[in-house]
Amino acid sequence: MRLAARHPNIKITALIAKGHAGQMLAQVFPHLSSLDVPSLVTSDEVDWDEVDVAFCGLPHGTAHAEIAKLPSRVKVIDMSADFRLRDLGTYAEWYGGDHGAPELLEGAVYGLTELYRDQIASARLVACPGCYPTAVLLALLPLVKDELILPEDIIIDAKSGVSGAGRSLKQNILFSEAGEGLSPYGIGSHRHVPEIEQELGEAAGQPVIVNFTPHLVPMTRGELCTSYVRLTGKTTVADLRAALTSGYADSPFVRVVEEGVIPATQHVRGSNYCHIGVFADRIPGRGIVVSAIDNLVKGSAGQALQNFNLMHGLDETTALEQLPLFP
Ligand SMILES: NC(=O)C1=CN([C@@H]2O[C@H](COP(=O)(O)OP(=O)(O)OC[C@H]3O[C@@H](n4cnc5c(N)ncnc54)[C@H](OP(=O)(O)O)[C@@H]3O)[C@@H](O)[C@H]2O)C=CC1
Ligand SMILES: CC(=O)N[C@@H](CCC(=O)OP(=O)(O)O)C(=O)O
Repeated sequence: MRLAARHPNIKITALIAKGHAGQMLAQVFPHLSSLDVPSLVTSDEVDWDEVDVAFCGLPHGTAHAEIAKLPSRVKVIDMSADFRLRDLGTYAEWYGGDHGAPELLEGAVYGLTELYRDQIASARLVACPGCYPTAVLLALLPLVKDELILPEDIIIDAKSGVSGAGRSLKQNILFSEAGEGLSPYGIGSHRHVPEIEQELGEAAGQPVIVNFTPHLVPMTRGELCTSYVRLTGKTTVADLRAALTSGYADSPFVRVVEEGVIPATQHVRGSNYCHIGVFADRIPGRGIVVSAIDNLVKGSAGQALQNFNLMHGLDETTALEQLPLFP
């Protein structure tokens, strides 16, 4: 809402909720009280004739059934995981249960903007990537595609702020439990692994297996992924940097930081930017790629808006021009 409110081509015609239905937006999110928008309603109360595009931010496993009910002329930008995995068996394995709208899966486009611009532009349903896959894939895809790193030897150490877990009550994100510690979770089994492997595998033209461990960090926003890679043949770290720089030459939100600069979540906070840094390891033949995003912007809502822009022939930076909030 914060981003969409400043978009010249977006008019909010309906706001759908579940537990908060019946309330005004300003009651649920007081920081948005200056916006003149309709009150929250349930999906049954919406006049869909008034809607051209639905941004869907439902929990995984509930989005597919809700999206299946929408009129087919309504374009959908989904931020859940329900349409990200192209293989139904993989979806069932990682998310449990059958998919509620397999008929829509085939036409869904994976919404990593920088990778699928053309397909997103003409899609009806865009499945925005998870926050970790966004940061990891932006850092590694050009390297895998150009065969600069070995696809079977990738170790990803990832860290996220607590807002990545959403706003509902969960014990592990209570202030007193998350506040002064750092802990891994989903070790060896996080549900973003198949998403990362799906897209890296496409780029490599062969199955890819990654080691991925996320950590919960006591900060509100931000995500940092440190990827340890093995270089192929005579590849150097300078080659990695060159591939990333040229690969993102036309991507306004992906910045390969200057040599010597260390990417940090506070350098992208509140913005749609992804910062990527490339470093040599003292172990010969290995490199380290660090990527930073704001999980709530490039990691979800910002990327959703970037995709909206592409789907409507607009400059992809529209309403996303704000610089990071630092410090
Ligand atoms: N947080 C993050 O960094 C990222 C989140 N995502 C994804 O975005 C989606 C939303 O995440 P987030 O905002 O963090 O999650 P929250 O848990 O904070 O919010 C989920 C929202 O969904 C609403 N909701 C739940 N069920 C229904 C329903 N049946 N009909 C209508 N509304 C419903 C709830 O409304 P109410 O409050 O009224 O009950 C709630 O506002 C998820 O799929 C998440 O995985 C993606 C990338 C990053
Ligand atoms: C800290 C935290 O809990 N993060 C979430 C990732 C949130 C996200 O961006 O991805 P999805 O859209 O797939 O939910 C998690 O690890 O499940």
